[in-house]
Amino acid sequence: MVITVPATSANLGPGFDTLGLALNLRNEIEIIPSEKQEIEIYGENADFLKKLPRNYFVEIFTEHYKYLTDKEPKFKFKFNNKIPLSRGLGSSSAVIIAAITAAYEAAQVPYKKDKIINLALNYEPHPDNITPATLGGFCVAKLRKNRVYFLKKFIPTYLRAVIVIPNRPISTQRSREALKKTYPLKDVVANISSSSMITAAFFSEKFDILKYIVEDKIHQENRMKLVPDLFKVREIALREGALMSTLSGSGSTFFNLAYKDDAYSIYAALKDNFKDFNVKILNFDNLGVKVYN
Ligand SMILES: Nc1ncnc2c1ncn2[C@@H]1O[C@H](COP(=O)(O)OP(=O)(O)OP(=O)(O)O)[C@@H](O)[C@H]1O
Ligand SMILES: N[C@@H](CCO)C(=O)O
Repeated sequence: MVITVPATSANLGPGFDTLGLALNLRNEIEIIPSEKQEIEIYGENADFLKKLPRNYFVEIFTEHYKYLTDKEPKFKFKFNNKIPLSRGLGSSSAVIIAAITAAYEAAQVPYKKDKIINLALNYEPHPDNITPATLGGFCVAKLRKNRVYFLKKFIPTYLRAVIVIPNRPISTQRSREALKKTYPLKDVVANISSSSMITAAFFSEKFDILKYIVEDKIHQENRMKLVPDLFKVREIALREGALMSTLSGSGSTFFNLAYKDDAYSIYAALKDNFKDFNVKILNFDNLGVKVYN
């Protein structure tokens, strides 16, 4: 069995813990029945992951597989990771969603994707990465009484993501702990109106308005100070025609939304100005976690 799961860009600026979308940059996990458990890891951060005392995917997979079958799992796991860790591209969410999905598939227990999302809450208490990682597309998700309510919209193929991945990690957990506990009413209203407009723009496919309305008063500026070059990334991307330019999740990646025809000039300007950052043009993903038997 092979499971693949997309990277995700959460928050989209003002949509803190609420808005997120999926990118066509996937981790792939092959799971083969085997008397002896084996783990092979290739791709992004492979050396770091191999040295960890436990593998997060195998840990979550085992927990759910044993619950569903009352048996010890006997599998070989082969990871081919394309999503970098601690760069705000939803690496840990991708692992959580893929591991729970794989456990249900291996146990041959029927499931719906919303069950996977709600089970994932036990590992990640905000729904803005786990929802698009499961469903794909642009997602708006609300957590209420420990249940996720969500809506998904297909992202049109005439859009592209131009992402800038600095060579500096930002831990989601640590950067969340650094956020202010209270905000002035005017800042709260700025975020509500901005994230509502982003949601409406994606659902109505009226993307031009994004150039004028995206602002965040809750988390971005503080997090961007950890990688000051990001202020210049945003300035250059918007100058070159990006529709919106926001921190991806908790960072350090910056997410730029563009029309397909504008993507290359934005990419070239960013590549030219940030030679030691990884700049990529990506399609969007509209499928989420996928299983191939
Ligand atoms: N592909 C993976 N395979 C195994 N374990 C992983 C993988 N990605 C993440 N993890 C585990 O999750 C931990 C947290 O990962 P990471 O720092 O990427 O999470 P994050 O900061 O929540 O997310 P993001 O990647 O969006 O910044 C890692 O230290 C590792 O233990
Ligand atoms: N909403 C989360 C997203 C993390 O990818 C945060 O900003 O901490």
